[in-house]
Amino acid sequence: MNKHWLTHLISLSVGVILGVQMAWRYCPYFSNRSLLPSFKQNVSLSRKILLLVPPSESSLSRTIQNKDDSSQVSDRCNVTSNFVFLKTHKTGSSTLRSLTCRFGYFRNLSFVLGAGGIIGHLNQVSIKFGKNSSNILPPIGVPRGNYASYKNYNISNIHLSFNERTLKRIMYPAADLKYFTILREPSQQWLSYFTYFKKYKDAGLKYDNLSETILPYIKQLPPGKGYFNLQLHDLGIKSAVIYGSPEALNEAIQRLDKKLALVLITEYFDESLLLMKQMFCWNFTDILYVKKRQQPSKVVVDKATRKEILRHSAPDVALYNHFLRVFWRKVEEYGPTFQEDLKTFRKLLNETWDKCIGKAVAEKSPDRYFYIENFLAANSSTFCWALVNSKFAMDVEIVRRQGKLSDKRWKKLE
Ligand SMILES: Nc1ncnc2c1ncn2[C@@H]1O[C@H](COP(=O)(O)OS(=O)(=O)O)[C@@H](OP(=O)(O)O)[C@H]1O
Repeated sequence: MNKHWLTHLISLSVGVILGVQMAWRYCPYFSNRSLLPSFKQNVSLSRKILLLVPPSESSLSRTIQNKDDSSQVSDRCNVTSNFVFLKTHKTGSSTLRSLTCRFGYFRNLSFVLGAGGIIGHLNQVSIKFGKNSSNILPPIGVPRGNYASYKNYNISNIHLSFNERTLKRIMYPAADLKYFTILREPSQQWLSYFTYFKKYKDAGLKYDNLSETILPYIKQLPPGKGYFNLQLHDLGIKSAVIYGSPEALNEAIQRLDKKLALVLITEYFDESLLLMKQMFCWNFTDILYVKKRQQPSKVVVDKATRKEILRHSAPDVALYNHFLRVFWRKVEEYGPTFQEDLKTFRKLLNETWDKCIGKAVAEKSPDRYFYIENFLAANSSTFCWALVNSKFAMDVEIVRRQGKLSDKRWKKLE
């Protein structure tokens, strides 16, 4: 080949590469993710763009160059679009759930959702479905009652009893289907549960002086009573194992370790999301969040009370400590840009807050409990609408597109 031809060939290849990169960055057909931050359509328009067919794995799990985030340089990876988020109680799980809902909502993915109850939450119920019955909603595009087609769900992110066999049967059989969860320091998790769900009332205690009355109350509780170790319960570990031998508990934790691709830690929420972003090949926009279910005031306890809560929570402490070690190992493995990425992410979070949030007030939720509800700023984008997800607005849409057209209880939320 002479020199002239070689020069021609090189300029042609450079042209093709540049062309593909331009198409990737600017053409929505190639990448809907680059559109998200500038979404300016209103909600009714977003309803119209919903496809009625679950997307195939190949159209979702493609190799991309993560170039839409300026801080991210040519990271070649496969986007994770099929996952099971094992929702734990009072760990920041609603915040995490909301961002996974947003991810699936904009990509027309199908969610495992309860057919009864409010916005598809299954209250720690096992999924049941046979030839002629089911307690979950169909995936997108499948008529209700066509039980044989209740499969190929992309996302599960509700409270459910972790039964891997059932989940395997209904989830899209993606090779990279990921399981993940979130854990919180057990004394904080317990306090949040005890106060938010008003469990102190069952104990005959009053909210006003809980700081002093919790200690004598829990001191006299026998093991297994008092809503301790719920994080293990939420991950499907039976009481016999939780309160059995340390060896059996340790084995259960090791099994979870093998199953779970990632365990986020509430105390390091932003750091955890960076790990998730990297592992799932998501971008910064995908992990933006607004805090959910934050109680307007917190009950503060002294050292002795905290110690007693932790004594009752010994199995959850073992679980938490194990995954906290795993978390720090993963932070080390992330690479040298971790701190810089964290700074970038927090800056984006602040900017997004300013753009999307109009006001925040503490109010009673439709399900009777009390937490801070954020409301959408005027004239904000569809992206903001999904991010703020005020009064479950996006959840309602997700449930609606999976065939639940009317239900008195959640209609009240609209
Ligand atoms: N991003 C982030 N970082 C740290 N903490 C957070 C975050 N998001 C939510 N929260 C706190 O998590 C508590 C709510 O947990 P859940 O959403 O899991 O509650 S629920 O089980 O769905 O009702 C609740 O804790 P308490 O306020 O102590 O009750 C929230 O304040």
